[in-house]
Amino acid sequence: MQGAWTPDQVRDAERSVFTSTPEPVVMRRAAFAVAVHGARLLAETAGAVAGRHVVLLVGAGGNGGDALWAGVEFRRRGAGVTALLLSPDKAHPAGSAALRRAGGVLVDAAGPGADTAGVGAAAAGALERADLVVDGIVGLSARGSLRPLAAELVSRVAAPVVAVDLPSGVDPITGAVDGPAVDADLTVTFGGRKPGHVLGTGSVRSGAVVVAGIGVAEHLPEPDLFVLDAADVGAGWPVPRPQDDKYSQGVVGVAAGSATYPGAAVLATGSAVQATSGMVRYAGSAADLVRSHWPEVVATGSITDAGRVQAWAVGPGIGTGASGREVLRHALESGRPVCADADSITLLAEDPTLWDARDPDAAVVLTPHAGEFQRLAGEVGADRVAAAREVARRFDVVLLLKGNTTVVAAPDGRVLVNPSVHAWPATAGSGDVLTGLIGALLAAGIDPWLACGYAAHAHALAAELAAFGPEAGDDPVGAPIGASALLRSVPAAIRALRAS
Ligand SMILES: NC(=O)C1=CN([C@@H]2O[C@H](COP(=O)(O)OP(=O)(O)OC[C@H]3O[C@@H](n4cnc5c(N)ncnc54)[C@H](O)[C@@H]3O)[C@@H](O)[C@H]2O)[C@@H](O)CC1
Ligand SMILES: Nc1ncnc2c1ncn2[C@@H]1O[C@H](COP(=O)(O)OP(=O)(O)O)[C@@H](O)[C@H]1O
Ligand SMILES: [K+]
Repeated sequence: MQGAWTPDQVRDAERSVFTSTPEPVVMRRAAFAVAVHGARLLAETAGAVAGRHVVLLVGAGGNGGDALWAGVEFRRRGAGVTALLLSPDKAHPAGSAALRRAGGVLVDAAGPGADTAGVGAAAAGALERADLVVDGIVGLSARGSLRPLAAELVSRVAAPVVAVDLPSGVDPITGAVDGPAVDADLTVTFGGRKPGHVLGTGSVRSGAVVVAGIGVAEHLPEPDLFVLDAADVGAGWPVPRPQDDKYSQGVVGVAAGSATYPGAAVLATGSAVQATSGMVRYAGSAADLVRSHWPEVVATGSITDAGRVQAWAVGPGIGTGASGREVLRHALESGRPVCADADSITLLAEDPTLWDARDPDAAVVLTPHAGEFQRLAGEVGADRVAAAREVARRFDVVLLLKGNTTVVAAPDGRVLVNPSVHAWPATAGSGDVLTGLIGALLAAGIDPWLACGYAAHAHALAAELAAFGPEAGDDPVGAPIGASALLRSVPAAIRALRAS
């Protein structure tokens, strides 16, 4: 499990470092790492470093300072270096002087000979001839969308890019992109990942993220934002032990589907069947259809005679009327962990007295998409982590917020994010598959916060395998999948996770 730290946490750690190591030394370490990894990228893409042309985009702060010092390192390796200064009077003085001494060319990005977009002739020409661009416009202290000159330069970049710390234009805290932003092949960050690397579009804009040690990591606090590796998920996924039987591995109850939405029952039970190897019970009006698709499911018509379970997954397709309400109430009263999805969330939003049925000792997981979240607690807003964290605290639940990046907040404030690289899971019924996975993991006794993280990870991988697998051909963009195809890929996803 990897941590991610907010800019404030990083700045605090940097201040501690500076008590023993002078700031310029720390900056030189950061710049050296940028140059080492940037040179590797340049050698891969342009065949060599010496004789190639590196362009630095240099902002007014420490991020620009890193870029300038990285430019010095590129000069040492024989590359030509042109630094485009966005604010020439504020460019890092020591870095600027060092680059000049090393034979780099420093130009005012805005002139002379500015074109209609405000870009100087020398800057425009340098960008056209670039073999590699080092993005040092802005890092930890970025605020809002890029200013016009920065935005214009970024939109003209055609060469491979190494971003210093964060791709400029990506919000460091939310990962949101509002306007032009750097699309990095590689981001070299320092001490630890930032939320901007793992959330929203930021995870895609960062490219490959390299965390360089510059002495900061040792001073960072315990993180409260995490990303699971495939290996974490594989290692944590329940596997039957020799002494296990079908009951000891945990029985999950699925209450989903109705005469109007029978598919939700088939998808949610199917995914529970494939997630773990214990036993799946089903309760609801789609029992016959469930049996015909999944004969191993023990299905009954009513939740009141479903039998014993270790966790409930409740909600997809149960409707928001009186019968759905009673199903949810029964699950909440059971004293077992409950994954409440879809109609369950709407029911809780419409009638908060349903919370009274909850056994306070049993975990509740809510899995809203943005619309369901809004019913429950208002607009998600740009800061999805803060929104999920606040609602998890308020309702004392694990809250899984669906979307391209899945955010899982625990009531104690810990947050897991599952960055997604593609959007194929955005298909009707795919949420039902997720509900089944979470329910099965809860029944197996996995910590609810981790269960959500594991399930989101496996779900995204299953969608990827379905969209890019043999059935879909070799198309690099993938092919559309339905939730049934996603469901069929769940066992392969679990196998791949366990192998990693
Ligand atoms: N604090 C330190 O000593 C260290 C900092 N390091 C580097 O320094 C960076 C942080 O430096 P700073 O705190 O000076 O800040 P930044 O360099 O991230 O940004 C500050 C500058 O960017 C401008 N800016 C902010 N938002 C902008 C926008 N939307 N469009 C255009 N310009 C914008 C601001 O006006 C300000 O001049 C880190 O990201 C890292 O790259 C590293 O050298 C490691 C050590
Ligand atoms: N743009 C997207 N990129 C990646 N995953 C997405 C995207 N939009 C939705 N998802 C995922 O797809 C699933 C959709 O769930 P949900 O909205 O409940 O759909 P349904 O109710 O049709 O089953 C969730 O796991 C969600 O995180
Ligand atoms: K940057």
